[in-house]
Formats: sequence, structure tokens, C-alpha cells
Amino acid sequence: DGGSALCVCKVEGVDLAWPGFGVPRGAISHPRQEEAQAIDQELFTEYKFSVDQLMELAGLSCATAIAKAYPPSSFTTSQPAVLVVCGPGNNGGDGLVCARHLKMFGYQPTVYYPKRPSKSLFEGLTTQCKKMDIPFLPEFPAEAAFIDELYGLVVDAIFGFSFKGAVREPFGSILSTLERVTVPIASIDIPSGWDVEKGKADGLQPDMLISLTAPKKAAMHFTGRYHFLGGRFVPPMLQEKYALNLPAYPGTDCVLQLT
Ligand SMILES: NC(=O)C1=CN([C@@H]2O[C@H](COP(=O)(O)OP(=O)(O)OC[C@H]3O[C@@H](n4cnc5c(N)ncnc54)[C@H](OP(=O)(O)O)[C@@H]3O)[C@@H](O)[C@H]2O)[C@H](O)CC1
Ligand SMILES: [K+]
Repeated sequence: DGGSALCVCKVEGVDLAWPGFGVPRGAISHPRQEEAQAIDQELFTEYKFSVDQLMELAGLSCATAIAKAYPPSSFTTSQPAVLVVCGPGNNGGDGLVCARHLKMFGYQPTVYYPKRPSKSLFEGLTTQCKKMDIPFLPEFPAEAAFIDELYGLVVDAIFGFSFKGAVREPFGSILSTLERVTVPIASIDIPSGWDVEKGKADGLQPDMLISLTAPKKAAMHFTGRYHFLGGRFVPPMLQEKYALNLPAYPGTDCVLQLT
């Protein structure tokens, strides 16, 4: 029927179905902006996940994908130094979680977090990073060359699927600096500044994209080397409802390399 391969079994009279145990028959779906937001909302309202639960899994996926694509031994800097740039929404929260896990994995992350929401979730994530000795930059490096000199990788956690319209400051200047760096950029969920559906041909061109839940429409314009899927938390019924047709993650992995 062109849908995903579903395995169904009965346990105590309840039908259990899951994608996988076989390759999905159709292509992976690329939700539009409104669909991505609707799936996100449904995870919270209908499926009763909390934001911090999903953010933890999302951020862990990002750090895991980064560790697979850029192991510390591949860095040319003296330390595996990573600059994590965090925006004002949940994409920025994923960045903070990612920074904390990167530190656990042996990297040297530094965070830049210019616009911090006064919500306990983000305050808690910030404290956790600080208590892990992750430095927070007071200012963004003025020159792309400074970033190239000090860091071997930049994590773009500025905007995710709720980004709309023209970029407002201070993020416009930050993005124009990031467009000029030569070290690889790993974007969480959406390359920041891109239209969530149409992309941005003259915008940031990351080396890596970690799509969370499912690749959004803009991911079709991604031309970097590594595309990973993360956020292995979408219950089968929700995958079916939105016809996500996600490929099966290998074994117990929290990420899947798409390209
Ligand atoms: N289900 C999942 O896969 C999960 C994904 N997660 C991550 O969450 C983001 C989406 O988070 P959300 O908070 O909805 O939105 P963003 O982080 O994309 O951005 C919202 C903030 O950005 C500001 N904004 C929007 N447009 C602009 C602009 N043009 N210029 C400047 N600033 C902009 C917006 O500001 P407002 O003033 O408009 O409110 C917000 O502050 C998703 O992509 C994943 O990364 C969750 O972690 C877990 C579940
Ligand atoms: K991003």
C-alpha cells in the first residue's frame, strides 16, 4: 500500500504496531511547518510528554550524531572545542542539552546564549551547563576568523521549526558571521535563518543537519555531508497519523544517518 512496513502483534488483547523490522516501503515524509508544530503539540497535549523530557532526548541525539560524524580525534584544534550558539526558543534548549552531553563525551563546548527566556526549564539547563564548567561567552566573536581559530565545530541551535519572517537582531549579525566561518556547522533541526519549508539558497550552508522527529520540508535543500535523524520518541500511532514513514533506527541507537 506504499505505507511503512508495520509489524503487528497482540499482547493481552492489545494490538501493538511498530514501524521497522523491515525497510519502510514509501519515502520518508517531510512535514511542513504547521505539521511539525502540530506533531510537537500533540506529543505534549495528547501523549503527555513534558518539554524537558523530549528536549533531553533531542539534545542527546544531537550530541550523539555529532560524536559519530566528528569524533574528537578528527579535530585539528588542540582540544575538541565546539561553539554552541543557542537561540531564544526550544531549539536553543536542545543546544544547551547537546552542549552538556558533548562535555560528557569529552568535547570542550562553549555556549553563546544571548536571549535567555525567564523560564525555569532554560534557567535549569543553563545552570547545569555552568556546573559542568561549560563557559558562556559574554559577546559573540566579531570576526568569523576568530571562530575558525578557536573552535573545530559550531553547533547552530538558534532557530528551529517555529522560525518565521526576516531574522531580527541580534541573530541577523550572528548568522551573517556564521555564514563566513569555514569550520563545519552542525544545525539542529533546521539550518537557522532558513524558511522551514523553502530553505534559503544564500543562507547558512551547514555541513551537518540533525533533523528531529522527521526532516522538515527545508531539509530537501540540504547539501551538506551529514544528515542524521534524531528524536526517537514519536509513538507509532502518531507516526501513522501524520504518515511520517520514518525509517527504522538501528538497534537501540538514538540517531539514524540518512545521508
Ligand atoms: N517534537 C520535537 O521534535 C521537539 C523539538 N524540539 C525543538 O524545538 C524546536 C522548536 O521550538 P520552538 O520553541 O517552537 O521554536 P524555535 O526554537 O524554532 O524558535 C522560537 C523562537 O525564535 C524566535 N523567532 C522566530 N522567528 C524569528 C525571527 N524571524 N527573528 C528572530 N527571532 C525569531 C521566536 O521569537 P518570538 O518573538 O517570535 O516569540 C521564539 O523566541 C524544534 O525545532 C526542535 O529543535 C523540542 O526540544 C522537543 C520536541
Ligand atoms: K537550528
